Amino acid sequence: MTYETILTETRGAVTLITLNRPKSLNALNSQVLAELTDAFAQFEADASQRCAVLTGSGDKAFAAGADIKEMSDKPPADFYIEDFFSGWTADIVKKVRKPWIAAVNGFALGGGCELAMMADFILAADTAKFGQPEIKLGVAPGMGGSQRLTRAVGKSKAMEMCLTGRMMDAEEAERSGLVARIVPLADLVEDAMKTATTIAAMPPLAAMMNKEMVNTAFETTLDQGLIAERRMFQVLTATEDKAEGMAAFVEKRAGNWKGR
Ligand SMILES: CCCCCCCCCCCCC/C=C/C(=O)SCCNC(=O)CCNC(=O)[C@H](O)C(C)(C)COP(=O)(O)OP(=O)(O)OC[C@H]1O[C@@H](n2cnc3c(N)ncnc32)[C@H](O)[C@@H]1OP(=O)(O)O
Repeated sequence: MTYETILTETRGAVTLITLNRPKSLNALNSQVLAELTDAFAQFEADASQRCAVLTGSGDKAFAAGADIKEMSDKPPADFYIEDFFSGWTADIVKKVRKPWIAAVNGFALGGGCELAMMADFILAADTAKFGQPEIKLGVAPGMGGSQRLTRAVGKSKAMEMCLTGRMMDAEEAERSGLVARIVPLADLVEDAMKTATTIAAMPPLAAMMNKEMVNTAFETTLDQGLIAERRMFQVLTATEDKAEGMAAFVEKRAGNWKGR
């Protein structure tokens, strides 16, 4: 599939998706949303693909936010009538059950930070900068920024960032728990692809369920999460991959996963 605003390629069981609007620092417009949604749907439907990486073209930006020029022209009522931005959560966060990584190669601002936070985890270039500067435009995050950032880094830091519009660099982002690891920019995509390849080699059912469980912790109470986790573990013990995984350990060999 060829797109205009994103690039896609597969390397073994890993899909690499690159936001590709370098002239506007990979700003997210309606076309990006449509093409990204389609690319993730293709990834989800392709049984040969087990993990994905999303990054930005160029060395300056992952995505510098929603496309301000497109937003400034849009009739206000249309945002509500069309329930604008709902597609991001419905089509990307909820429908993509396989693991995917955001490799943040530069500015991740506004919708760009929100998109990165939809990933299962973030690997940040040492040059990356994160922020929710929407207040400076007279608006606010609209794609989960105030919710996911607060859960990731805590109320005080999230509140300061949303109210001042300031950015935080990769060091602060890692220190605050927003990103899993910092990688030199030059090595970012290769590190992300290597990490994704490791995940792609894991039992696929267990990978999806581990993803679901960590997300459950992000979205519910401890008590409900512990029950859900216990049930998920019990379900996994009935799978062929559990039998294969434990046999492979005992026989000192690699597992041959069936995904069942
Ligand atoms: C109708 C909406 C359609 C959207 C559909 C999908 C939307 C998905 C996301 C929805 C999220 C919901 C709510 C979120 C809202 C936002 O994200 S609001 C935007 C938040 N981001 C910002 O405020 C950052 C804006 N950019 C900057 O502050 C600076 O560009 C920079 C990142 C600090 C870099 O500065 P500098 O190095 O000086 O480069 P510039 O010259 O400023 O930029 C280079 C060119 O890129 C263009 N550009 C940069 N950011 C955007 C942007 N967000 N939208 C559109 N274009 C952008 C910039 O205009 C330059 O282009 P030219 O002027 O043509 O050279």
